[in-house]
Amino acid sequence: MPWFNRSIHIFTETEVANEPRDVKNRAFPHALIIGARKAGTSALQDFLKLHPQIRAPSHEPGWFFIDSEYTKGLGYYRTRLPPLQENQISIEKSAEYFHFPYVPERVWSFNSSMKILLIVRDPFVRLVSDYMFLKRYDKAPHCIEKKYTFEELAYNFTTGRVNTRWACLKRSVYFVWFQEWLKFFPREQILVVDGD
Ligand SMILES: Nc1ncnc2c1ncn2[C@@H]1O[C@H](COP(=O)(O)OS(=O)(=O)O)[C@@H](OP(=O)(O)O)[C@H]1O
Repeated sequence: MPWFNRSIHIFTETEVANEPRDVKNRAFPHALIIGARKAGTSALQDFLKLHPQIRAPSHEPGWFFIDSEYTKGLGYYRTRLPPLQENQISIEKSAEYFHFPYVPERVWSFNSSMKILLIVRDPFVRLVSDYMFLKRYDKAPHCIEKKYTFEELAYNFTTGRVNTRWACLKRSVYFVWFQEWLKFFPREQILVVDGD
């Protein structure tokens, strides 16, 4: 994948174990909700947080395993996580993780025992949700979804076929991204939740 920076240092489990805990006892996550984007990841996290032994940040802690946050380091990540009591575990949800092919290796290197949760939804319904979100998302004023209709983006009028190059649509082709996670995590370590 040429579009990401391979020279970024990948944190190992030893480094993670040696990262000093702060006084508020913030612990790194034991489980990650990795996506799929617009498939119900927030609802899944909210349901899990109802359990008294599960803590999660109130907001996505900046997508730690994505380049821009990852380079800020482990200490930074810890400050974004909630404090834990003895009998609690923490989960983190970042709906984008699933769609970044370099993230599985970083997560595995960080904690090879990490429990992975993936929620999926009817791929077409997810795609429409993704499109509608980007259409009205203020922070991406130049995204193509603002400019074109759904049909113009989803359909290749030259070939008469579905436009498989549209990033939004690609995010609904779950098996492509899932294969990347299976390169690092055994299938039994990934819980796939039906979001429909
Ligand atoms: N149980 C439950 N409660 C609330 N919302 C639910 C639930 N199940 C699915 N959804 C739908 O999930 C869509 C948002 O998905 P995400 O939370 O993954 O979005 S995000 O990627 O984190 O932005 C969003 O979809 P759209 O309304 O179609 O946009 C939610 O309606």
